[in-house]
Amino acid sequence: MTTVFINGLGLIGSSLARAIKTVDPTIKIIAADQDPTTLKFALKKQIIDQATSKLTAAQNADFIILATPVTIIIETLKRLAKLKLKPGVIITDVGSTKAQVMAAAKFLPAKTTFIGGHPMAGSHKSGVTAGRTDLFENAFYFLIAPAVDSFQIKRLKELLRATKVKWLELSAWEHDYLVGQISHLPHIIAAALVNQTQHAFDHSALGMRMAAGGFKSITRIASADPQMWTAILKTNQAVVVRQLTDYLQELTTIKQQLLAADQTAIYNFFAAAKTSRDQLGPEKAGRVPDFYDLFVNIPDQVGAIAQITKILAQAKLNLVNLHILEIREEIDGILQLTFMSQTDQLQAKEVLIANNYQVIQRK
Ligand SMILES: NC(=O)c1ccc[n+]([C@@H]2O[C@H](COP(=O)([O-])OP(=O)(O)OC[C@H]3O[C@@H](n4cnc5c(N)ncnc54)[C@H](O)[C@@H]3O)[C@@H](O)[C@H]2O)c1
Ligand SMILES: O=C(O)C(=O)C[C@]1(C(=O)O)C=C[C@@H](O)C=C1
Repeated sequence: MTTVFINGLGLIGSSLARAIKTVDPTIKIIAADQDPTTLKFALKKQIIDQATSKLTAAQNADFIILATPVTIIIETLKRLAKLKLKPGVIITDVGSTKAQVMAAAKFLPAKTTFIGGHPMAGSHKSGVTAGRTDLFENAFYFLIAPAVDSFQIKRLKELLRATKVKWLELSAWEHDYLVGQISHLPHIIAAALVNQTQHAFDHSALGMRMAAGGFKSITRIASADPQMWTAILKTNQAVVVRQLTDYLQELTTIKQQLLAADQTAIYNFFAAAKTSRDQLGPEKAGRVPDFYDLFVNIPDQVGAIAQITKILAQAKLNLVNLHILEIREEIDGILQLTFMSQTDQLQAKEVLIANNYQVIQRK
């Protein structure tokens, strides 16, 4: 029997677990996570077969998948290096940066194989409840496997077959440069724009809430998990600093053109971007999975959130994510509820309105 050990069962770890069970339900999945409710949820939903708090449970595994924030992946590799692992075991990770991960993997015991991995798909939602089998469909899945036997690479691809990804091998440095520009820098830009907009509207009653499609499309990823992004930037610092410098130069240039009212230069700025962006084509690969949100006004009272989750549980509606937005003293807050399907979203809306809540649906 094949045994898979997963450390970190959030969005990515649990999506891989779901995909592995689709390929072969008899594969035994043991998972560790610092959050006990994550493990409880995964056991209940049969995403995994066994939960553990001990890394030593990895010792009997045929595959070890590391799916925590990238700084924790690096620490875990150092701890795995001190364990007696099963000969022939394949260890892989899903971290968003690769050079420091590959360096830490050099100390793993002999007779183990490390293949660095990074599915180039995901979401701004996090946690086990947001995981899904089809999260990676048609997306690129980067592998860093210098001098790894092709048979071992084939074994890993076979295990993750149900993800339906497009595999691409490259070096750790190529990888970090590539994703620095197309993923890490955009996350900084989105967060900076949201922060600057928030400051700009500090004294305005309207402001950001009035934003339409433009602001929302460029800033969706500013909702991503800050812990994950702090870890990513820590491990790709030098690359991203260079790319950020180039980006700032681009902004300085357009600012000067604006100041000079140089219509031709401004036109060329937008025209060049349009030509490049149009070549990206429809967002089939690496698309953003659909999630369905509701926004509920909640009073500033103890137990107000528990009341809502109780109503949803009684209606047997599963929440993917729950976020508290704008709770300020003596002012009603807004609760963002996220559902996996439109059916759940509409049922939740109905049941909450029936319970006298004000509900806004944005999709
Ligand atoms: N979210 C994305 O879009 C995306 C896409 C590709 C790769 N990644 C990478 O995948 C990894 C996981 O990201 P995610 O989106 O699944 O995040 P997540 O927050 O959904 O999941 C991380 C999980 O790790 C657990 N965890 C944190 N510290 C731990 C520790 N010390 N020991 C055990 N468990 C611990 C958390 O409880 C959580 O369940 C990160 O390295 C990230 O860079 C993320
Ligand atoms: O779609 C999103 O929300 C993502 O941010 C996914 C995204 C990205 O495209 O930047 C984020 C980090 C990962 O390492 C890979 C993919």
